[in-house]
Amino acid sequence: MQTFHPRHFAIVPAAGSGSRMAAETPKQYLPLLGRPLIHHALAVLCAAPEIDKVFVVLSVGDAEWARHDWQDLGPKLVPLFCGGATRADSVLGGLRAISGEVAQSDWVLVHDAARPCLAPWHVDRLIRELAHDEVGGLLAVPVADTLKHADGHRRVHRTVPRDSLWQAQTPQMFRYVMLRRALESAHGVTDEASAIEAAGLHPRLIEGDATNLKVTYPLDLHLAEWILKNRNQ
Ligand SMILES: Nc1ccn([C@@H]2O[C@H](COP(=O)(O)OP(=O)(O)OP(=O)(O)O)[C@@H](O)[C@H]2O)c(=O)n1
Ligand SMILES: C[C@](O)(CO)[C@H](O)COP(=O)(O)O
Repeated sequence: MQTFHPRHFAIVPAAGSGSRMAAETPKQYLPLLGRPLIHHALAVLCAAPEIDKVFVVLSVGDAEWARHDWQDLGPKLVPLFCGGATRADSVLGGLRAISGEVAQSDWVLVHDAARPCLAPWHVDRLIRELAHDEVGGLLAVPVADTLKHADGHRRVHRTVPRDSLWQAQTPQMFRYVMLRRALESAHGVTDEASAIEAAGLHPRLIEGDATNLKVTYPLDLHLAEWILKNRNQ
């Protein structure tokens, strides 16, 4: 009997404006250790032996991509100029654009361009632990701080029990057809897992670590630089 092995593809949404970063350039292109920020995660995804291709979703009018040299990342890297108004729109645009290249049951790993400290072991672990999962899942870390729910006057309304609470990271890995259908039906979701949840399914949480941070505010850029510098020593 012939066995069928699903392939793995990465989609990297990179069509955001980085409004909270308040820089002149969208944060995915800000310099980080001599490279555009997005280059770091793309390098890890392109080097992952399990991943066949890495699709970067850019905004339709992106003029910055062409100003940089991506050749060192090799032939797996494919830019798609089909970003949308929200992160979910950008991911869905990417999924639609690659429909001719992927099988319905292939895995898609969606990773934020804004998470430059992705490490090879994050990708390995996610792919290995989800290989036989029926739904798929995401990297995440258990919440470490005590959580407060605020009232309208920024006073503590109550303390939220943190047991069972996790912070979602990326990559988030689901089968192509399941993810596309879920995103086509979901509204207002901020990650892929939420779309899958809205479809009544339960993504698996794969424990990552805090180094895989999302660069959102200016301080995060310094933290990312520190992490990458110290990791490579
Ligand atoms: N319309 C959008 C919005 C966001 N993203 C991408 O989604 C990832 C996570 O989003 P976030 O950190 O919120 O990025 P921005 O939307 O750029 O930032 P901000 O919310 O501060 O404007 C980023 O890689 C961003 O480029 C996208 O592809 N398309
Ligand atoms: C997908 C995500 O990285 C999970 O933490 C995050 O939600 C994306 O950032 P956004 O600010 O919600 O767009």
